[in-house]
Amino acid sequence: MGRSRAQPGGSSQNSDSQESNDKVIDGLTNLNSLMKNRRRRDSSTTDNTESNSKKNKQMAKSPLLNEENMLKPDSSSDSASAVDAESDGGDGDDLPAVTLSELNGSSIDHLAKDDLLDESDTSTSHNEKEEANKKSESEEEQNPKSKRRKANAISSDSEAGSSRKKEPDVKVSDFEDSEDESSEPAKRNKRKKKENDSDASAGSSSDDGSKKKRRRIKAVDDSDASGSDTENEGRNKHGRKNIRKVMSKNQLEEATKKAAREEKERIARIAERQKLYNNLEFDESGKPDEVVLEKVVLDFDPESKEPLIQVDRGLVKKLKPHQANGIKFMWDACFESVKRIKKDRGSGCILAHCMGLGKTLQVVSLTHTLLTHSDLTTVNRVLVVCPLSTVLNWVNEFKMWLKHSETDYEVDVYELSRYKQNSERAFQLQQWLQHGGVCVLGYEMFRNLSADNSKKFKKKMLKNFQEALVDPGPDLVVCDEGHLLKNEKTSLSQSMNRVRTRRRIVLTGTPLQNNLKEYYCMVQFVKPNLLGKYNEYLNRFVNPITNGQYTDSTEHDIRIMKRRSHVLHKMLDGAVQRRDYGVLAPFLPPKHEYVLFITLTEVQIKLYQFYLDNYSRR
Ligand SMILES: Nc1ncnc2c1ncn2[C@@H]1O[C@H](COP(=O)(O)OP(=O)(O)OP(=O)(O)O)[C@@H](O)[C@H]1O
Repeated sequence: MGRSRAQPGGSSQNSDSQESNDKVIDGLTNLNSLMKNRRRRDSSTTDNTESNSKKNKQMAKSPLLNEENMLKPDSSSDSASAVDAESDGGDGDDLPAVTLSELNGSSIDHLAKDDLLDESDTSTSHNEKEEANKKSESEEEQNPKSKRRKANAISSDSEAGSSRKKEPDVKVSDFEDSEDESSEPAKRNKRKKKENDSDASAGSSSDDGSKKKRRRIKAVDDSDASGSDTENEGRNKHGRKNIRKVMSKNQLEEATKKAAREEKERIARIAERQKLYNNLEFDESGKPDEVVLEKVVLDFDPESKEPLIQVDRGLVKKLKPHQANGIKFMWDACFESVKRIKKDRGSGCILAHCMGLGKTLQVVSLTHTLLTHSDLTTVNRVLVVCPLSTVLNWVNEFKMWLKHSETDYEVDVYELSRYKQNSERAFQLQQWLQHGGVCVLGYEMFRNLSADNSKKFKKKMLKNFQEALVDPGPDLVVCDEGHLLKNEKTSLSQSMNRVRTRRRIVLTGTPLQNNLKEYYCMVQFVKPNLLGKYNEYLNRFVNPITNGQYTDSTEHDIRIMKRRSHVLHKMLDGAVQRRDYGVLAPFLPPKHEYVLFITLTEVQIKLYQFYLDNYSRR
């Protein structure tokens, strides 16, 4: 018996990737699952109510469960957001400040006492201390258990003291940890801590030094708060916060408003042109025999409707409809029209097509078109920056596709990684600067050569590199695997941002793969200020979208999250083009599954019988 399978379409994969992409780009989590989670949580809360009520009787002063929830939830990402925001110089208090303000008075008292333990110790008079010590000693004599607890408490206090000294900055997350100890405080925790300690670490007691103290306490509280570990994990990692109100348009920085206005106007202009010349968009869903691309016009004369700039016909024959649309999209985003090229510095875009959809061919075609019409486009130099491992692939793709071009024009492709000496590289770049063409560079090499303060190069060489790569630099820059530019603070992002041209294309097969914050850096590179300052972005998008995705998000949170996702999506419509494998479906043969039944041969029957007789379970 055998089974053969042909899986050309991989449609399920398509839908999966689409789904996950959608989830991320829109920030829209599956609401059903959210509701289910919440219901599960609610029911578990009610299940636990009885046992909790017993506990509550014993712990009259323990904080309300929902207050704990508000304090605990800082998942790593959230605390990261707070830290990021702080380091960004302002809105760091966005999320947690409000959370802390939700504390009740007793909790704050407790926090203050706990976290400023050293100070309160020093401020207490010696007599008072002695009195307190005596009192506790007599209590201990009466109650040996409490003595043990006290011993633990002392050791952990001193640990805490030392760790506090090592970390002078008191973070919000530290407060949250402390809040977990609130009210019925230390005693319960320390009791639990002791229990946990016994099975928590495989290391020796001396290994459990002051550094690990906070983590242990957190673990204690997790297990303490409700029934199952998984629930606790969920609750700790996910928890809504009382975030600040989304700022209104008027509150935004001038630069942000300007960028949004310009983008809106640009999109309106493109739509207007689209109406004038209908043949600009290609149907991506039609069958291959229906979809015959004859020409891909990027710009035309509005009066005569004659094409001004169009892709080489030889290349057009090779393009799939989504690729033709991708080329048009990149043109619109970076150049818009011949008329606009003279007026402004242009802008950039993100081509977020899934892996293997042929982004390289799209860039090759666009580059060829720009260079062959350089009198109109003013583009002479195109720089492709990519991971070192794909440099040769880029060079080969340029050679392979440009063979099909019908235009009598040779595009020079410069590839620097084959030159080992900086002097040779400088010479090649000088050639490229003067004669134009395409230069393909690895990210690392770009970063090294474009550094303006490098002491490795002589003055003249440094100037050469600066002129070729930064200012005036290329007329168009393409960043392959652009999700590598996910952090504005990395030296790579900083050096890429120094390139003078605003005509920047980011290629990525995995947009928004990680989180909204990484997305910011890519968008900032291609459309500076469109998302505003980082603090604005946090307030307007990251915080509300994140807040609507927790298990305890309210209806209101979810509503806001959806709205903000929609706004973000719309805002980036003209700057990001996404395509998944679905665009190739019409070009792939239909999927067939065959199941073939084959009888065993005589030898196989004997072997099988032998197996059954001797080895299978009787
Ligand atoms: N229109 C086309 N017709 C035939 N082959 C194509 C076409 N477009 C691209 N290809 C081929 O498909 C393969 C994948 O293309 P390419 O490497 O450009 O994808 P990609 O989107 O850049 O993927 P990645 O995200 O991995 O870089 C290449 O071998 C390329 O030559």
